Amino acid sequence: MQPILEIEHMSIHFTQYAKGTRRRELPVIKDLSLQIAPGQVVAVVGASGSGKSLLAHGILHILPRNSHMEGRILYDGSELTDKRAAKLRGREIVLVPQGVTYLDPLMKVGDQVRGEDAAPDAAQRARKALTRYGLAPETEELYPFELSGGMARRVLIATAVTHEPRLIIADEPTPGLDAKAAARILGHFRELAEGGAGVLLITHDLELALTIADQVAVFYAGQTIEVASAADFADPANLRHPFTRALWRAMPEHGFQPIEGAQPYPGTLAAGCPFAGQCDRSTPQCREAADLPLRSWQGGMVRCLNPRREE
Ligand SMILES: Nc1ncnc2c1ncn2[C@@H]1O[C@H](COP(=O)(O)OP(=O)(O)OP(=O)(O)O)[C@@H](O)[C@H]1O
Ligand code: NI
Repeated sequence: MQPILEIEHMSIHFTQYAKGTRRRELPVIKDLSLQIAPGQVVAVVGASGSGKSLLAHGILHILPRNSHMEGRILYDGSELTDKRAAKLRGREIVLVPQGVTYLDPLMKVGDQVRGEDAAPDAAQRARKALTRYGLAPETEELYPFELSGGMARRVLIATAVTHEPRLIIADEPTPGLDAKAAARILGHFRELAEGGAGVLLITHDLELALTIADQVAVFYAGQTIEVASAADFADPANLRHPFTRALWRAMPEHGFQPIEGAQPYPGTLAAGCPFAGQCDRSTPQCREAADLPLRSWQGGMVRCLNPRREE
């Protein structure tokens, strides 16, 4: 089947000016490839600062001005250019943004959810979307400052899904919601996928991701280090990268073992595998290896010199 979204070797860097005129390039995403088929939920899981939101903004072509993106993004088989992204954004391709500050503070909720939709049934559809997420019709008359955090989040999701999108990019869609509301929203993303949409679910929460994802792309320091099927997480022996196994062990149901050390900040990235400093399997070669490729390995993908099943 034709993927709805294909990302090939995406890299994103920021240009920063330090002390007067000294310029430096800060690489934040490196060689990222990812595919989503219609009907599929792909989760991107990674720690804070690993580049998840930038990936979302890169796909939508809404990156900040001081950034630069390389690589290719194909939507429905043809290149997603700036112009095409601008046309599809908010319609076929929607973002559920991470921050509720994306709501227009001067616009009533009803108008935000309707957007530029001029169809005769636009108001009715907006109301239906709000009701679906447990918001009363009166909410339409409120301004964003009158909403609680959880309500604002529901408004963002309602806004995104009112127009029958074909690709949904949800960036940490559930914080501030109780478990029941979060499950309902994820269930709805699943339904949209059953209806043929592609869903990219961005989250730091592996447990949450596994409740609806078909595939999980694990992010570390701006790179995909593993692509696994959700089913692989049933047994850590199926997982390919030491970081993915560490994430598995950090899940509450698997003993909550903390991952020692920290992910390197993009500005301090040295040569070698970025995870080498925290890896229980790293060798001197790992610290020197430059630009490890993401390669196929036992039914998934991995970026590691020494991927191995646990004995
Ligand atoms: N405008 C910017 N200028 C410079 N660096 C930036 C900018 N925006 C993000 N970064 C850097 O890019 C990296 C990735 O940021 P990003 O927001 O994508 O992380 P994330 O994975 O979404 O994190 P979180 O889980 O906290 O939302 C971070 O190290 C961040 O400091
Ligand atoms: Ni983010």
